[in-house]
Amino acid sequence: MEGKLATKYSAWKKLETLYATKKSSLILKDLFVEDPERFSKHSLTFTSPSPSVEILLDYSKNLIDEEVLSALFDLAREAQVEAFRDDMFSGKHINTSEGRAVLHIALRNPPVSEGGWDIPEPGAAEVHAVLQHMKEFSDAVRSGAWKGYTGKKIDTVVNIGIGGSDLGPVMACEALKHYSKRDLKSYFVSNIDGTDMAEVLRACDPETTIFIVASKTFTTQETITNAESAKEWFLVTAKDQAHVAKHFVALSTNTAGVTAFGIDKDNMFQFWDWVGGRYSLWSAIGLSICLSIGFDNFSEMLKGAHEMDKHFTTAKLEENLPVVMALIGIWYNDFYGAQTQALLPYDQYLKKFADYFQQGDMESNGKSVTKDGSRVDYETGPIIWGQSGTNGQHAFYQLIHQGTKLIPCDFLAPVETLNPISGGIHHEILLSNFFAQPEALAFGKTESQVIQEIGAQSSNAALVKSKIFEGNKPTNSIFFQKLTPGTLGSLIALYEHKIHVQGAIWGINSYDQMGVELGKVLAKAILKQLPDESKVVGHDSSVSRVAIPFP
Ligand SMILES: O=P(O)(O)OC[C@H]1O[C@H](O)[C@@H](O)[C@@H](O)[C@@H]1O
Repeated sequence: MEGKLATKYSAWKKLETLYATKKSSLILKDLFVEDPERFSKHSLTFTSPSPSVEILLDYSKNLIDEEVLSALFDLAREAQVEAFRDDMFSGKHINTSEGRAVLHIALRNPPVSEGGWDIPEPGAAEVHAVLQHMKEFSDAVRSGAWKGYTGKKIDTVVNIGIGGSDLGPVMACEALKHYSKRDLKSYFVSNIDGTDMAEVLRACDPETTIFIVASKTFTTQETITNAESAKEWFLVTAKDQAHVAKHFVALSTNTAGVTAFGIDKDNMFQFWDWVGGRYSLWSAIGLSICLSIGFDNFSEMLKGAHEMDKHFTTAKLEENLPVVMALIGIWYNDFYGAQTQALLPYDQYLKKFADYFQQGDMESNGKSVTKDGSRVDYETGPIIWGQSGTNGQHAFYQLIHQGTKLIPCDFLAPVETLNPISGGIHHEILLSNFFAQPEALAFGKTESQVIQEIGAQSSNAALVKSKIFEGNKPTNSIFFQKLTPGTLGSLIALYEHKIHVQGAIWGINSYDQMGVELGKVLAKAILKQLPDESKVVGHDSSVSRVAIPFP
């Protein structure tokens, strides 16, 4: 129910009781012995024939039994997760604080004539026209038909954007590098730190570089400043303002802002206010992805996401991958008190996946009031972090295995590698680690196993203790056939919908981001004062003093 405190649901109370009474008996080692069918009961498969996608979600290594699961599904029903999902898909303005629809799903929706949903929101009908514009532009640049101001073909693309106008393209271009046009280099500049832009410009030739200025609002200080600097750098060589048209394009909802910047309306790719920044890689914001992998591959990514949308809207709760992942996440977040959630892809191409969902999840569900303004009396969004395997194993896994914190982990891996070098041995080793880690986390190593292993040294009691792995650490394993554009689309949509379901149960607005505003306003006020130290006034004593560090 919209805005209701989750603690008011009777299923929530039941879950509190289950946690209190069952915690000590939810031991993975025992649960697997007691039920030889545990894997088949607690795994789900998502398949799509076109594009071809197969994703297996193995959630058997979680601290759950049938009773806990059933209470979690009751919670989803009581919170009317299905109705809230349908509200999103039908264009209801579920982003209540901003009075907006939430329709990133419309960006990957095929035309109604091809079985797509009929979405009445203004702009939804233009989605395919913008996609066509993206196709024409990316085809022209990739084929060399689009020439720079001196007649040379383009060999470098620089995306200038931040947050949702950067992280999605960065992640997807990295994830789909295998499908990229290798002689078209992609760079991303996001940070206001001039180093970011300066280092990228060192690698660029003004005659052969295109700058994509990506900003939903076209008011973001970092992006506009970076774009102005790029234009200044370009004009040092190009001289004539008229040449800007061949080298700068904009992705935005703000036509007036774009034209004021000096970018022609014809070089603008439109999207709409019902596309949240962190859900915008499906929109014109994906232009850099499109340029890198080509429009057909970009379309496959959209189709893969649409297939997951269909699954989310049609599969019953118990068989619905995003719903299951969301509920299990709530079990740890709100009952076990887990603060974080690690995303651990055993696929180098997915090395930015956790960074991407740091914004996706934390900006969406990092809220502490419900939609009707009540302060929540439970935990909301988890802290998302992680990096690609096996690198993480040599960095932070120690803490996951033997530290004091409970860290639920999602392991992701492809069955097939795109790079079967050295006879496939790398992939075998990678996968052996992908399987070994959840096993080690779940079942650990007992004291008697340690004693047996270290023999004579076992008289050293402290050494024995230090080598014990308590186990019972929960994981999901997500195994997909191969990292294709379609599979990436499905995986991203899977996590998007997980976030949606959790936000619905917590009663919060997952689609605004008021928490990013205050710092921006204060920075602008300080910026005005900074050039003159005597004007740095009206702040706390540390800001006033530190703002002039070297008098
Ligand atoms: O695309 P824009 O408008 O430049 O916004 C960039 C980012 O700004 C803020 O940090 C937030 O609003 C993010 O959600 C957004 O992605």
